[in-house]
Amino acid sequence: MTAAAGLRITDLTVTYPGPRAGGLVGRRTPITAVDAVSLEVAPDETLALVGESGSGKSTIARAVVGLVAASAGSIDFDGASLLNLRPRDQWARRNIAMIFQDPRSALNPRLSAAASIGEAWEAHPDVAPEGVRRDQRRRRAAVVDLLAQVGLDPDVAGKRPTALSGGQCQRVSIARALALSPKLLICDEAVSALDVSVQAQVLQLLVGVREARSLSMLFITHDLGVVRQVADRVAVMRRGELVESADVHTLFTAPQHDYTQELLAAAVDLDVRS
Ligand SMILES: Nc1ncnc2c1ncn2[C@@H]1O[C@H](COP(=O)(O)OP(=O)(O)OP(=O)(O)O)[C@@H](O)[C@H]1O
Repeated sequence: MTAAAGLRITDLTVTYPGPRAGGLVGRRTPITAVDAVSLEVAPDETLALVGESGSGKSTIARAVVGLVAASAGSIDFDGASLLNLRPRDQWARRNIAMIFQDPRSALNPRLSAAASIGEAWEAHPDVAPEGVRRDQRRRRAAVVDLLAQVGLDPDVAGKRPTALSGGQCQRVSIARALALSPKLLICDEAVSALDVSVQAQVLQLLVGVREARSLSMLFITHDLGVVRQVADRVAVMRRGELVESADVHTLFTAPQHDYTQELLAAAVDLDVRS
């Protein structure tokens, strides 16, 4: 492992245009969603990103995968910058896969599970498993193998999202994310839209997959109970800023920042009430 391995975000700032003040012709008031945030996710490590709604967690994830532009700062993976990539250098991001909150809208409703999983192989033929683009038998075998890794039967391969449950759709999304053998998995509230009974199973799957493949994971959640189960370290966001980061045990037993203490107290209240 080199010092530069894993994900390194330095002084990242992301600004959205914001709404126009005074109708269609008014000036836009920019919203600084992420304000000079620095954090790292080491190889084989899970960092949980927590904080209230609107604190900038998803924006960080979106900046890492290139869905929003950084206004300032840097994002590096294994020592290579992920910012300002030319189209032909987008492959640098293939080491990073993201799993979204709502699996139904993340999957193309017109595509079967097999087609969704195989899409990445068309986009990145250089890293697709041997033969899957030309040999239908190999392609089918690779899809079935990925489905098995996420606990789904082979017959799911031919089904579209509408024929699958929310939990099954999320498992297909995870299989698709694994298709290019990424090194970093970003999970943005990946279990919070699922039925409570299914949440634990999908969480267990993510933890198992992470361990089996020695992946790094950036795990965005508002659920501190989930943090305890998955994370090695925790970073706490508030209003676009990072207020505290620590290993899980330290954060839960000796939170330093007032806001972290409030978050923990609120979570305890919820536990008591439920
Ligand atoms: N596309 C956008 N255009 C303008 N503002 C946005 C956009 N996306 C997010 N924001 C704003 O940026 C801020 C951070 O949002 P973000 O979704 O990153 O927070 P979050 O911590 O992930 O919240 P949540 O847990 O609710 O998803 C919020 O004020 C939000 O309203």
